[in-house]
Amino acid sequence: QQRAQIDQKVEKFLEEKKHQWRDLNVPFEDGKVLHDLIVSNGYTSALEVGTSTGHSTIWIAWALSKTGGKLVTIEIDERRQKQAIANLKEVGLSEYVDFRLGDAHQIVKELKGPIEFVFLDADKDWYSQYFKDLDGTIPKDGMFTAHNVLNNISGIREFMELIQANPKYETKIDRTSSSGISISKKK
Ligand SMILES: C[S@@+](CC[C@H](N)C(=O)[O-])C[C@H]1O[C@@H](n2cnc3c(N)ncnc32)[C@H](O)[C@@H]1O
Repeated sequence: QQRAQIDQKVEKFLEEKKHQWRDLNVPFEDGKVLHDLIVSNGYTSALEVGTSTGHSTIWIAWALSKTGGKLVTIEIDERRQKQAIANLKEVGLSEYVDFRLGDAHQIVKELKGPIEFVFLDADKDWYSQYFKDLDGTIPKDGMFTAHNVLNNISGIREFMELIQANPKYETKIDRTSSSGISISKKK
């Protein structure tokens, strides 16, 4: 498929579905933030924790289709993962995604690096532990991002304190949506 054809198909899908996501999915504008971070930094290896039905997965996979990369995405709920697999197929981006079904608490510990871009969007009270488990897989100039950091949810505060105090990372918060995305770049 030609670049322009892929882009046209993805854009149409994302636009049509914009207000139809019902499974805790990220808002459209946050998906775009993730996409732009990957493209502008040229990342080729990515991990997503919390696929749900695949809205952010599509944005990340679309970015990786431009950089020539691949995404591993983890989901514990089989129904949601099935829908995500169908969505990625429909939009034509399946080849950029490795779907893993199961508990991310275990799966992340088994992953081999380097992972240049991480996006956390699953159980917030495990964010700190995901960071501890994944830190070693992230290379210099790699990025660790997390969703809902502006929300008052258990685990978020602890995670933000942990990563902001880490001298290996420079952290800022994207406030495009009210959820907020923490963006920590490894020095
Ligand atoms: C906020 S939703 C993800 C939304 C998705 N990123 C999107 O934009 O479409 C969080 C997902 O994480 C999953 N989840 C929660 N705990 C998990 C765990 N321990 N391992 C794997 N997935 C988990 C939930 O089943 C849920 O579908």
